[in-house]
Amino acid sequence: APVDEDAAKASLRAERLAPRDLADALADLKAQAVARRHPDRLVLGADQILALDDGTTLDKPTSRAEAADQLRLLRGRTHRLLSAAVLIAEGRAIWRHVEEARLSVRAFSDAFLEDYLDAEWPAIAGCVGGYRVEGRGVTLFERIEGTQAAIVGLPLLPLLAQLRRLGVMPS
Ligand SMILES: Nc1nc2c(ncn2[C@H]2C[C@H](O)[C@@H](COP(=O)(O)OP(=O)(O)OP(=O)(O)O)O2)c(=O)[nH]1
Repeated sequence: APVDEDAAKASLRAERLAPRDLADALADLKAQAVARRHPDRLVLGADQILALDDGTTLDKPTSRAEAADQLRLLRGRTHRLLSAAVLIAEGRAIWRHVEEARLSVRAFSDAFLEDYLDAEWPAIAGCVGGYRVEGRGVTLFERIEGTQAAIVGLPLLPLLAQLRRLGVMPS
């Protein structure tokens, strides 16, 4: 989507939006930008926000060092992943949904973290929080509540139900 997401995030964060509202607003922003170019199409926008228990949010790590910092910040704590999706038809948002996953990170050792990053960087560069739960990332956690789809970035089951209601997918 042709949007400056960093600038949008900065201004939305300045409004002190709750993480789930931030994810929804960014998903909407991206979907609207694409829908303006394709007014006759059904457009799906998505975004995910990682929020810590104190409200701090993270972005995707841009270096191994940043991934290490993020994982040390998450260590021994529970954080939330808010995955938002917005559907737009004829310029109007016709459906939106935010799904939450809660992930409790183990108090892993520094040696574990270095071995993990030796194996997983840079593959985790596209993952906020520095993990791929579908791969070795699962070894970071002691408890996970929520669907794998919501962790990987989409409220997939509610979206599929909506696409069936719209007749876009077979029931
Ligand atoms: N494959 C995988 N991806 C993950 C996992 N945890 C988070 N992610 C990905 C899903 C999202 O694409 C991304 C969330 O960070 P961002 O909000 O910056 O990326 P997003 O794709 O939402 O939008 P953007 O790339 O900024 O347009 O991290 C995971 O465990 N596995």
